[in-house]
Amino acid sequence: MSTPRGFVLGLDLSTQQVKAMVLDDELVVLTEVHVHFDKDLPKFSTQGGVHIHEDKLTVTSPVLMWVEAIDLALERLVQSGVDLSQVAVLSGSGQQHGSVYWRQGARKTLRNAAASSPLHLTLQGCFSLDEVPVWMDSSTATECRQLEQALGGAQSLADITGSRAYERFTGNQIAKVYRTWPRAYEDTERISLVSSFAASLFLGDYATIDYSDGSGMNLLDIRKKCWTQRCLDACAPDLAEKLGELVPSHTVLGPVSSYLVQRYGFSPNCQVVAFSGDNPGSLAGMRLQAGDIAVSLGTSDTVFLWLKEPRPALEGHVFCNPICQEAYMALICFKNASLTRERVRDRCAAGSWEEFSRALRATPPGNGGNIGFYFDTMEITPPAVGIHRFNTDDEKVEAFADDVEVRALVEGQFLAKRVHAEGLGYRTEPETRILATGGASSNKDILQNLRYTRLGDVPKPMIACHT
Ligand SMILES: Nc1ncnc2c1ncn2[C@@H]1O[C@H](COP(=O)(O)OP(=O)(O)O)[C@@H](O)[C@H]1O
Ligand SMILES: O=C(CO)[C@@H](O)[C@H](O)COP(=O)(O)O
Repeated sequence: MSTPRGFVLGLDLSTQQVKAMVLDDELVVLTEVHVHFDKDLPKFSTQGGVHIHEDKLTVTSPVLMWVEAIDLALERLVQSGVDLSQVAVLSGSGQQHGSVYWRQGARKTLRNAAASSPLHLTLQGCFSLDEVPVWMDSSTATECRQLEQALGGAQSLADITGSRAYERFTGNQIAKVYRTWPRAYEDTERISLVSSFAASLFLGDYATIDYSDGSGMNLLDIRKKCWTQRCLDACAPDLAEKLGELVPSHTVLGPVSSYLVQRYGFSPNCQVVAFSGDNPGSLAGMRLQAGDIAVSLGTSDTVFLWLKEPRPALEGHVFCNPICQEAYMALICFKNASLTRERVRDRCAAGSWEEFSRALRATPPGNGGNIGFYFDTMEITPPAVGIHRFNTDDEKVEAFADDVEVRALVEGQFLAKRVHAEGLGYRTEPETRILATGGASSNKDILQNLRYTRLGDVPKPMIACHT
């Protein structure tokens, strides 16, 4: 058996795409491929990787689309010429909070997947739900109130799990699945997060949920690092058994599946490390240190930082830290982010990021006193909806000139990050680094506004960009 040379494969199963990257043993990127759900797998008819249902609250993705996308990403890696037999270790991340429901008997099928057939065909009958809830879903208000009530109130729930009940958090989603489709729930032998689901496809067996992504479920005791029985009981029966064990985020789960070895030429010695949520993954990948603040500008916008002591509040989240078991991470999430920027780009900047950037450069910081709040859909932080524009005299107006609209959107989004972060006690010091990641962080003119509307009152925090 040959020993692989030490390449590393990293994957991200996020809202709009799968990204895969191979690095050599000195962490030089050898190749990178993307599979964009809407463009590369049009038969699933997603928009932005999701299906928004008629009630405008329910948001799902087809689970087999994710399986097919991962196979396609691996095929593209092989086509790029990279030698997958040299990959010594692989790991990855997934959009947080989404859940996958494996039907009774699915484990056996997964373990025995034949290399002659792509995984999405083998796993066709393996899911008790074809369409699964993702982080954009906000249809579980009833379940949230029930969970908070069962735990003695929103703050009591937050004190244990790091967050009050949030609609997108997995425990509330599972409670809705149980209430709406009790037979499908009964027929489920394992519930995965998107991250542990993706890891399972590489492991050829059910992968365990890690502490950090598990913190986004309203079920895990973030201090004791175990499931909270009272939360499980309030959501659905036999839940502990369907969720399985929990592990630290850097746990080596075992070697890759024989499917991967035979179909793509992986070494049977290649090890799978637990996958985590995309934000915990960014904290690890950006090598965030205590005192740094990270801003992720992906489909969602998030602000997060390394935390020594958990102090859960009624706004924002505290997750277990993916790197250090004694530490935590604080996070605030904004739903109206890249997709809202794209909408305004299409209406006010001829559908071009260059034109969007030009509009930012053509307008002064502060936007001449014009300000706007753009919540196309119900926001997470704060829970608000609608477009609200105010002119220099603080009067509500219906519209702005195109360039003013572009700046009002970006400044409004960044000011909201600052206001809510400061509300939670985040402060910047002169040496604070603000690190940006996610798709929109490639846009320097957008990042420039992160500087103007910086998260504190220091003259020049350092802003670095990791895309
Ligand atoms: N030059 C750019 N300027 C602003 N936004 C951009 C630019 N390029 C890509 N984006 C945004 O990045 C988003 C995707 O970010 P990404 O982090 O890959 O998302 P996700 O991981 O959630 O799928 C797109 O929706 C797009 O709006
Ligand atoms: O809900 C959250 C964090 O709590 C989101 O940040 C999701 O994790 C989606 O991530 P992206 O696809 O936008 O990166």
